[in-house]
Amino acid sequence: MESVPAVEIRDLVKDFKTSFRRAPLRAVDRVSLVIQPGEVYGLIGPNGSGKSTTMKALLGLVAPTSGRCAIFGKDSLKVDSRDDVGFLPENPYFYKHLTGTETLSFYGKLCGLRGRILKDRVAELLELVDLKEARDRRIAGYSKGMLQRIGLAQALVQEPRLVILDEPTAGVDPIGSRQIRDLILKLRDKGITVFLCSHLLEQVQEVCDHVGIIFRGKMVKEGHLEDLIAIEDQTEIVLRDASPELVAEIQALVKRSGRTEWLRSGKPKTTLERLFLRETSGDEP
Ligand SMILES: Nc1ncnc2c1ncn2[C@@H]1O[C@H](COP(=O)(O)OP(=O)(O)OP(=O)(O)O)[C@@H](O)[C@H]1O
Repeated sequence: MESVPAVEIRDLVKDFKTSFRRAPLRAVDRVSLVIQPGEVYGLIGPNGSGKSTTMKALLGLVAPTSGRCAIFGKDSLKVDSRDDVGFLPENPYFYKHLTGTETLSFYGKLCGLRGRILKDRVAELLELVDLKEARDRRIAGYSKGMLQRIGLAQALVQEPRLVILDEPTAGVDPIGSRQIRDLILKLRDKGITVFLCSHLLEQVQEVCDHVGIIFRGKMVKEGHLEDLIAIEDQTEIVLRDASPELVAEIQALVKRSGRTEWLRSGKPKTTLERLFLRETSGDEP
């Protein structure tokens, strides 16, 4: 039996009214994507390309102009679609006077947790995001990386099956970014579906199974990461302990075939960064 997708976005269009223009601004233009349970999906695109708006429509925070979004089969416009979702917004806001423990307890209570269960969950999350040592410090003194990690812990408080992360590493240094990357991998190991958008293409390449490139509101490329970065007309052969004689022999065989060109030995792959730049360098349609 086919499982219900964790995320299903069909022909999503979102127009914003602007007082400066007669025509509304089309922030998202017929975007469709499906994320299966347990996948890590990365939505990438330049500033203003519609990533956050897509995520907000999925969360029911903005109403689509047309099209539909669903989470585990439940329409995003219905409140119960959010039962299984944790969200880390691009600029999370926290009460600065609360400590890490108090912050997570606050969000835990909002999700209906109480007593021992709440205490254990807060301790477990502080451990997961590596903030155990800083648990009694006020949020006001947290670094950007620590704030993003407490934000991630907040998103996980109700044990969601889907986590939506809008720029989880924005403003975080490379070490902090790596910690967040490792956390995303831990979530994947636990079978949690992750939908993230990021500008850190290398990180997206490291953690995501599927990638979508959005440009001026349109999905311009979408698919399995390995397929997207493979070069169609080339074949990679990886040998272990090949002697120079063997390599020369293979090279001679290739030459004799007449039709095949020996390009080089190595890894003929493009990078997600190059793919991203190619797909987003077009002129106004
Ligand atoms: N509430 C709004 N009212 C009017 N226009 C909006 C609103 N929210 C977003 N937009 C516009 O919609 C377009 C897409 O914005 P969005 O925030 O979705 O892009 P993004 O890809 O997330 O960008 P960034 O990477 O900078 O966060 C932009 O042109 C933005 O100015």
